[in-house]
Amino acid sequence: MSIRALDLVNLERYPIDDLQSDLAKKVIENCRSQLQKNGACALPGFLKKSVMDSMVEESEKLASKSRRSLWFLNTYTNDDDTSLPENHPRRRWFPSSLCTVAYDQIPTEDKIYILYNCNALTEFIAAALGLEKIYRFADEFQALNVTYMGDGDQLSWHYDLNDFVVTLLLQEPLSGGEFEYAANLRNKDAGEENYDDVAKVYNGSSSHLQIMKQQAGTLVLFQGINSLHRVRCTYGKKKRITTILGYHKNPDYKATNEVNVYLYGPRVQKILEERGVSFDKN
Ligand SMILES: O=C(O)CCC(=O)C(=O)O
Ligand SMILES: [Fe+2]
Repeated sequence: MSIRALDLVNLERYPIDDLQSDLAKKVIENCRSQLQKNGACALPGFLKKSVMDSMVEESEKLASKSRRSLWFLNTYTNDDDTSLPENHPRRRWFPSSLCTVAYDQIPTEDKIYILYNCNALTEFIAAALGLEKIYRFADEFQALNVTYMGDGDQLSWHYDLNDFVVTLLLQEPLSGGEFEYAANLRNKDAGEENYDDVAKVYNGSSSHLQIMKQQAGTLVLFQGINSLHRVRCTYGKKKRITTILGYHKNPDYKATNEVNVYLYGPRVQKILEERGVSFDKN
């Protein structure tokens, strides 16, 4: 039996198929005000409870195809600036590790694939973000990713490059793996980096820090350009499984080949080389 995207969503709570309904208007209004205040908005119970088990099962099946990444980065993902004092927040390095499955590896019959490709969901997310129109990424690898964080994995402090990120948590770990953030800690456009508070975030003393409560099935909209955030260390045998749904204001958004090889590794490099793309081997 083929499944429809709308069968996966808790429409009684989130009527994404009827954005003109009073409840949908209320939900959208609430998202916008949370985003304005916090740069973040969580929609708990977005997925129907009855579909969670099989979505987790599908994502666990996919995990064997995932690629493990290990990074040692600073918050600003740039090179070490030795002109700054050694203890400057730009010169603090943190490890990150997780496993990722790219969009081209996700079977079209998997529920997460079907959900991502649902126009009603795209329209709802645009409305919740207060945007006229958004599009699913045109990037064949980045559009939809499943990430797995097992015992000892974490995603260190960073700002996002995209205007917004949309995630859907499929499975909570036994312990840890919390999404922690400091809303609007900087103003990138104004060049105000607020390094004093960044240093406080690093040592856990910032009053801006919040932990987002997220149960499996929660959809999260997050504006991470100015809000410093991380996923705290995950513990235990049960993995934190999240999907990242890519949307953009531009209908043609694609990452460069180099970025995709950096993110997804030799498998993607081989695919691109077979199409005639060449990469500098220096
Ligand atoms: O896994 C998450 O909850 C958030 C991931 C994140 O911060 C990102 O993909 O930029
Ligand atoms: Fe992020």
